[in-house]
Amino acid sequence: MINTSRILVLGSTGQLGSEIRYLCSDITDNEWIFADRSALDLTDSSAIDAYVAKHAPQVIINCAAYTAVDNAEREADLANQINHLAVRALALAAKKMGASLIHISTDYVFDGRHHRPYFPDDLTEPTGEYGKSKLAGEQAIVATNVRGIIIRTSWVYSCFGGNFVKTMLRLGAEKPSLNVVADQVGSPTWARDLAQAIIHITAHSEIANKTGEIYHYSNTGACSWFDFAEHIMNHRQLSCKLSPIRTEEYPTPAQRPHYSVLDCRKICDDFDISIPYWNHSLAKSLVEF
Ligand SMILES: NC(=O)C1=CN([C@@H]2O[C@H](COP(=O)(O)OP(=O)(O)OC[C@H]3O[C@@H](n4cnc5c(N)ncnc54)[C@H](OP(=O)(O)O)[C@@H]3O)[C@@H](O)[C@H]2O)C=CC1
Ligand SMILES: Cc1cn([C@H]2C[C@H](O)[C@@H](COP(=O)(O)OP(=O)(O)O[C@H]3O[C@@H](C)C(=O)[C@@H](O)[C@H]3O)O2)c(=O)[nH]c1=O
Repeated sequence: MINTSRILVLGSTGQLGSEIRYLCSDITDNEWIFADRSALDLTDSSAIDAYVAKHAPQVIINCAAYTAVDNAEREADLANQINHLAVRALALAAKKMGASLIHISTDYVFDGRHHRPYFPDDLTEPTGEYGKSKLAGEQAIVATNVRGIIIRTSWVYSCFGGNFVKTMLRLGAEKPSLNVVADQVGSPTWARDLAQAIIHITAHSEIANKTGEIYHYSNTGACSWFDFAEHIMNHRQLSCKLSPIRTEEYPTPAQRPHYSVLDCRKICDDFDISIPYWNHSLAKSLVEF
């Protein structure tokens, strides 16, 4: 283990950024800088270099992103600015300062045609603008050769921010019945678990040996959005009747992968991490919603 002293977290008001802030309030041996949009607006790439130089962090954790999957279809330029161009500027700034960059990406870089979990080096083929912009961000990091890693995750939820769990709890309390897509399969991930893993990685000596390496982190196990919704309702004993439907029956602007389960063994092996099962984490998390 190494001692990291100054850690800059971007996207501090989002789900993951908020969970990191929540967890690290106890960790006093590091200096944490939490940047929100008012401190650094990522639509202004030229501000990034100066901000990073001013704070001179040893580690940067980039939790900021454009995450509105459907809106990205009509705001592709904005998604590209935040998820790609700003990430390139951030990687260059980190490299200049000798900082390690821990960047978060998504299962939506895959097209979902697989029938087995995706490895980090599997072929990427995003089906929507959000996934394309996130992939471009990954590629920009790799091209700069900055120290650090990219962690792809999936189906993230938390009591902080908006997510599928909150939507289901709201609709489940309001409506007698609901249709939910049953032919898209992935792994729900409690942002608290991922935040814990990231904090662990910032202090792990291996981080200093990596440049642009890609890892996967999701809670273990897999389910469809319909299964996920059913478990959310059951944990909360909501009586809303759920019906499984096919993707075509729930038309959305963005096409989502039918299967995006991630193989997470590499992050467990390289950083001595064990990952909780998705439904155990869901049960734990729901106490806070
Ligand atoms: N949510 C999910 O299901 C998944 C997320 N991911 C990835 O994980 C990471 C964290 O996601 P999550 O915490 O859920 O995301 P959220 O949408 O909860 O948070 C995104 C954060 O980015 C910030 N942000 C957006 N635009 C700008 C901008 N122009 N300038 C500065 N900050 C900005 C937001 O600020 P503000 O509050 O001001 O809008 C917010 O703090 C992202 O990289 C995402 O792509 C990967 C897989 C699944
Ligand atoms: C609200 C609702 C959604 N759905 C479907 C639509 C969609 O196929 C699926 C999930 O919908 P959402 O829009 O909540 O989730 P979505 O925005 O697609 O979530 C994604 O976010 C980005 C940021 C990621 O990186 C991904 O890993 C993933 O978590 O559920 C229903 O079938 N019934 C419903 O009532």
